[in-house]
Amino acid sequence: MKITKDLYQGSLALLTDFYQLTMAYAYWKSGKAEQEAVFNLFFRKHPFQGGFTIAAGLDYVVDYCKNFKFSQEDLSYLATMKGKDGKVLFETGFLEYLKNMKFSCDIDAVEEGTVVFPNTPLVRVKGPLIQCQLLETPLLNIINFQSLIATKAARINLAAQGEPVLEFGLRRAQGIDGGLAASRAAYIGGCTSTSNVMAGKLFGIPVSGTHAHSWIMSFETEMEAFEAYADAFPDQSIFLVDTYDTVNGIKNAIKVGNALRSNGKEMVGIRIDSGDLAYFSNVAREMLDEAGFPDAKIVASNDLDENIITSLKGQEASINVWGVGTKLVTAFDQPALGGVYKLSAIRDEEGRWIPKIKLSQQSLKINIPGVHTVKRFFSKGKAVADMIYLESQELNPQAALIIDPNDPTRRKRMMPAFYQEEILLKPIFAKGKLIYTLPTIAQIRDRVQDQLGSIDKTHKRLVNPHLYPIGLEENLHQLRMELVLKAKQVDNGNDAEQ
Ligand SMILES: Nc1ncnc2c1ncn2[C@@H]1O[C@H](COP(=O)(O)OP(=O)(O)OP(=O)(O)O)[C@@H](O)[C@H]1O
Ligand SMILES: O=P(O)(O)OC[C@H]1O[C@H](OP(=O)(O)OP(=O)(O)O)[C@H](O)[C@@H]1O
Ligand SMILES: O=C(O)c1cccnc1
Repeated sequence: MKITKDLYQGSLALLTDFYQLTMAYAYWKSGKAEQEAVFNLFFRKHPFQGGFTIAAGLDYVVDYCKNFKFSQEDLSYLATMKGKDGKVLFETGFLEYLKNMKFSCDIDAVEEGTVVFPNTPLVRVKGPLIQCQLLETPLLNIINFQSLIATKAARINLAAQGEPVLEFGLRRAQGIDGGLAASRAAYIGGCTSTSNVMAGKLFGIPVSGTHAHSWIMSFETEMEAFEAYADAFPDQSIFLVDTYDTVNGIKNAIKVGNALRSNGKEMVGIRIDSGDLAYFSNVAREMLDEAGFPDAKIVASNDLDENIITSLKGQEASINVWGVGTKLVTAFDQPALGGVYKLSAIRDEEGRWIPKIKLSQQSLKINIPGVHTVKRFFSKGKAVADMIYLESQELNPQAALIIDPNDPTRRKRMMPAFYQEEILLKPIFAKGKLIYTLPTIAQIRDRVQDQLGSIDKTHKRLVNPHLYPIGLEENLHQLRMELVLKAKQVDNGNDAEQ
């Protein structure tokens, strides 16, 4: 495998779970491939025990769907697959069907950078059952990871209280695309720049960095190393001061800073990468101020995350720039967002939508049936609640009642006259045609900040946040309850017969 040349071979159609393909074959074989269905992508719990999630990855989803096509190489590979009996697994008629398959779904999705809450659809796919099914794994792969990292980045940036956060994660990221997607999502979530040069090139993210201990160690003395760096980058020098002795390193940085100044240049600052970051940043601040460098930045790095940054802020550390790698790009304390993709309705032969329910021992896991969408209510510009409702439902214009899907005793009456509303699911594809203008990455990043500004600060608290109200419109709640009870009766009946 030559990763530089052979990795994707121009097609991602096989980047899926095997069972999607066996189901696709069986849908085709049983004549159900073209039956219309609706699937929803949602998650059940915020990551990091937080109070909000940032939706990210839609740009990748759009690209994936636009290019949703099995290549000749993909089909040739599928043709070699054998069943337990040693016979070919997929008939040639099916491979021919895949070859001619054209993406034709409707996709509605929340825009990238939107603040989202549990159980509300982030992406809704409506179209031929076989296509909806085949999209499950790639859509989850894309949205789960980028939303997770964008959320982590937003938390880290909230902790940094507006100070720049530089993303340094590539070396510890989850592989090659993990690293690229993480840099993209980290920037969306609020980071100022990435150290990942390829992400800079591919996504138009600002790239920045300092230098490593190896630079210092390659010289006889730290002083020589600083001087040589200043010579190479007289306008962009940030000196890493902790290779040998941090206080001495700060003294050397000041000396080189003075030399730069005598040439009409200014050092940008220093970086501290070990030891007590509160203590050394305060020592550095005092020394830099005394030496006449009050504007020199103090960059800190070393296994930082939102909790350590919050602690350092509490200790009044004099850090103005935060370099964050491993714990950001790996979402260290929660390495996956548990997004799921569930069938919620299927069209019968008469063209009626039949809502579908999946029972679970855990009521938390019972899905929301029907062709539904989600509306956000705002009061004085602040988001106050999200309502999931059946798209075909006539809503009571006076007052809509929303009911928590996990606890029906939690209810809230929305008086639309007093609120502004926004339907969060936006049309992205109609019958396979892209009808949405993709925003730039900078617009998505700005959107995250606007969105975070639209929710109450109690939901943004990093620890024990206040729960944002989301609920099912009462008719949808009713439908769900009826379907659950009906499905349970069927189950009981079956049990009784056994
Ligand atoms: N004042 C502080 N308050 C809270 N956490 C801190 C403080 N100073 C440093 N830390 C964090 O404590 C951890 C220290 O880790 P570690 O013991 O590996 O660092 P170190 O030994 O100083 O440096 P290294 O081993 O990387 O050279 C890091 O996660 C760092 O961000
Ligand atoms: O700590 P992170 O948040 O991942 O940030 C990136 C780290 O990468 C570099 O360290 P390096 O790879 O040289 O290893 P180190 O941890 O031993 O310093 C840098 O000096 C940071 O400490
Ligand atoms: O530019 C830096 O300082 C940097 C880049 C990657 C990892 N650690 C630090």
